Amino acid sequence: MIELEGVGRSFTVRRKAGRLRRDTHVVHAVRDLSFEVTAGEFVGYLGPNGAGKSTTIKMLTGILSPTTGRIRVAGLDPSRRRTALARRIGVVFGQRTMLWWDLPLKDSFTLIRHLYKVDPVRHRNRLAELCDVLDLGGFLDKPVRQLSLGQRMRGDIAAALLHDPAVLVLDEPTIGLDVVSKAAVRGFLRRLNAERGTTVLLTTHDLGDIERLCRRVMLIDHGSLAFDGTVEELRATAPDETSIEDVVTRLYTRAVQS
Ligand SMILES: Nc1ncnc2c1ncn2[C@@H]1O[C@H](COP(=O)(O)OP(=O)(O)OP(=O)(O)O)[C@@H](O)[C@H]1O
Repeated sequence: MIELEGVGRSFTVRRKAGRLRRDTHVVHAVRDLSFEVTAGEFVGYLGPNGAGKSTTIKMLTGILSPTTGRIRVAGLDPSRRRTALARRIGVVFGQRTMLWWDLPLKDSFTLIRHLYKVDPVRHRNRLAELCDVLDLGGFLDKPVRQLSLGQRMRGDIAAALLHDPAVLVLDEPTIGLDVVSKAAVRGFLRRLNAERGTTVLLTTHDLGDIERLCRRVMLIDHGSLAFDGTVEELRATAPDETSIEDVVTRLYTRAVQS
């Protein structure tokens, strides 16, 4: 479902090098990254700040094109087939909303139906299902700006899934949520993957998300893959550590030192 082969992405940045002088400097955000995610997998994508996670996600969704290498998502080249890919992929950015701020939540859903040209009956059924499992009924008529973070996040997740995508990419979907809201979002994602077979790639700094949801974990650091395996294999990298936080801290520290 997701394939990356030797993918790199660099940015040329101009910076001040004196009172008038500027020099250019190349940042290698992602370098020689290769991995595959097969249909139905639930994969955690971890890495310290600045490791290259968001850059990877932007390339997977076609927002950025890679400088080198080849990417396929649902069989499509994301940067060249962005419109076709939009029908197969759902994306949630925890720190941003794709909903219309001043409109009632339900109006955002109607706009999304038109954007994706979803058949009205299919849309109605899917929306009813999502409202039920994500418990959206109580605030469908509220403008998005009046929603709490937990309500807004559930709205964003529903919006990403209204067109029933085969792949869901989530960038920190539980950031800032209280324990009850986190549990609701996690429970929903687990069922989505188990019951509908939706492939999920989850970026998070919350290791509770990883432990509770992901069978496989990839860890990126300095733009390269530093670990790819199961959660058990991740724990086995530091068997004397008791918590997953300590295991991951060790891996991050090792990656920084190497
Ligand atoms: N548009 C850009 N121009 C220049 N440098 C960039 C740009 N986007 C990202 N970078 C750099 O690329 C590197 C990777 O950034 P990226 O946002 O992918 O990291 P991240 O793993 O998502 O970090 P975080 O966990 O803090 O969100 C960083 O050094 C960042 O400063």
